[in-house]
Amino acid sequence: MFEVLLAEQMRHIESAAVAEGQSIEHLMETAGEVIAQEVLRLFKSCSVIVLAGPGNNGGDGFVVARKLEEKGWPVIVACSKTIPSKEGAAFKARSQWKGTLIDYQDIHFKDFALIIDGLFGIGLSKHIDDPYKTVVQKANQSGIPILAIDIPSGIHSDSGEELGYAIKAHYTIALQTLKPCHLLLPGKIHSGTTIVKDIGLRPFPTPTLFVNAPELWKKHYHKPNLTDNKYTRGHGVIVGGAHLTGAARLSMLAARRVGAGLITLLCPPEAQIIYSLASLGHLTQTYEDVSIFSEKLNSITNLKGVLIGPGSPPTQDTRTLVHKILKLKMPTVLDAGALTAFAENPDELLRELHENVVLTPHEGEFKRLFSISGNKIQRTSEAAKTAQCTILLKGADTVIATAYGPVIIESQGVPWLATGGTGDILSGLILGLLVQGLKPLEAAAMANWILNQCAHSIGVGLLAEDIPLQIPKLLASI
Ligand SMILES: NC(=O)C1=CN([C@@H]2O[C@H](COP(=O)(O)OP(=O)(O)OC[C@H]3O[C@@H](n4cnc5c(N)ncnc54)[C@H](O)[C@@H]3O)[C@@H](O)[C@H]2O)[C@@H](O)CC1
Ligand SMILES: [K+]
Repeated sequence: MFEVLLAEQMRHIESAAVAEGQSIEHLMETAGEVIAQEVLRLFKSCSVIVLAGPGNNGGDGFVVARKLEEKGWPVIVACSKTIPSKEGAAFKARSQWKGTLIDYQDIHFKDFALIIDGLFGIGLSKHIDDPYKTVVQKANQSGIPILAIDIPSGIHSDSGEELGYAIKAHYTIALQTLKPCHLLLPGKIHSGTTIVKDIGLRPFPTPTLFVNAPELWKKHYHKPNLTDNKYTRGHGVIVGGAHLTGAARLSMLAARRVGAGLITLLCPPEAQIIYSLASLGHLTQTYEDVSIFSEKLNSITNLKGVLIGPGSPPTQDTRTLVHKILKLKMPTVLDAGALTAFAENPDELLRELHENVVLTPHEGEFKRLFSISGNKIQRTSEAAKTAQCTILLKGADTVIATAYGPVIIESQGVPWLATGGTGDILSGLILGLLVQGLKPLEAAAMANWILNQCAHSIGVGLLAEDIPLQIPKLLASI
């Protein structure tokens, strides 16, 4: 249930089912049945218009229409007169529809209380034009609830991009698995509430895309036990700048709350007082000059990971510190200023990254380091391969990718996380989990999940400072 499948992978499992003796007609009948069941669950009996398109998504629409009519619902189907061609499952589904059939242009949307969108599914590959464009526009403007079959029509299944015009659904019933478009913007918004319904296909044998969920990483996270002490829980260093000290202080709180045994703030001497007073249970160390930074870092007992970037200025000194940290080859989080410091010459950073590093750029920071085009999954994956590390590309549709393959997409997306300091909390959480022994991918995914869950429970009005106190009850729930 955590796999997210590309259109090609969906076709693969469909073909495998056919090779095992199932027919497309049977799969379509199942799809129509599960969607009709969801309509019955979500809505009271009402007049329905089904928009049926030229392919199998349209075929599903005809089956849903038949199932709802059998339950006594008033249903009309709208489709193009010329299609589908006189073969295949979609044609069969259409010929089994004995109710009213009209052309798109003859729809009076005000006569209906529910629109079922079966125009296009995973087969849409190019921008939609008329008659589909106009019917999509009118459906969106009607204000009537829309339930999309599999994906909202007009959205590209693999990228979530809008191909000209796209249905804005209230509900989307995803068949068998989620597709990237249910998670990536703008498809995520167009999907409304997405519900996944099994249609009896076997899982894809080698999935590479996953939706973020505790099942992906919780076996790597160990709650403290009686034999633990602060050293076995891991010691992390956060490099704090002389100014903008709030950022590293937020990271420190998050790293400690998520369970790091010890956190030391390593900072220039003039800022030590600020960091010392930030809370009571962390340590501070100073480095007078970048030339003695490595010495100071090496003197820290049982050091298990380093975070640099929150509040760091994008300067030569920051670049020097990053180089010194990367030489240690230890678990490292690079965020904010530690990324922007390399904007002029990204290669200087990229060639030194290694498998224990997590980068946490937002789109702007990402573009300063990588000139990669494509959808968010492609860009994050390619960047992770180029940099040979883990990359968490932030946003309402955060994507986390590794150099070795798996990609995790966040499903939650909490709007009120878009406020100052939440990124510092995230990088602190990742550090806190890395020093406890989680691998970069798992640490990044778990941290992002915690951040979103906390934000969700805090609600509108969230401040970054509110998040750390939410962490204990969340850890207890894992
Ligand atoms: N994969 C599976 O295992 C199953 C898929 N089913 C349904 O089948 C759908 C996929 O069906 P299809 O592959 O037939 O694809 P679609 O129904 O998404 O659409 C493809 C059809 O639209 C046409 N088309 C594509 N882009 C167009 C454009 N811009 N303007 C006009 N016409 C365009 C194509 O020529 C083709 O006729 C799924 O989304 C799902 O709803 C279900 O029937 C059950 C099983
Ligand atoms: K659809």
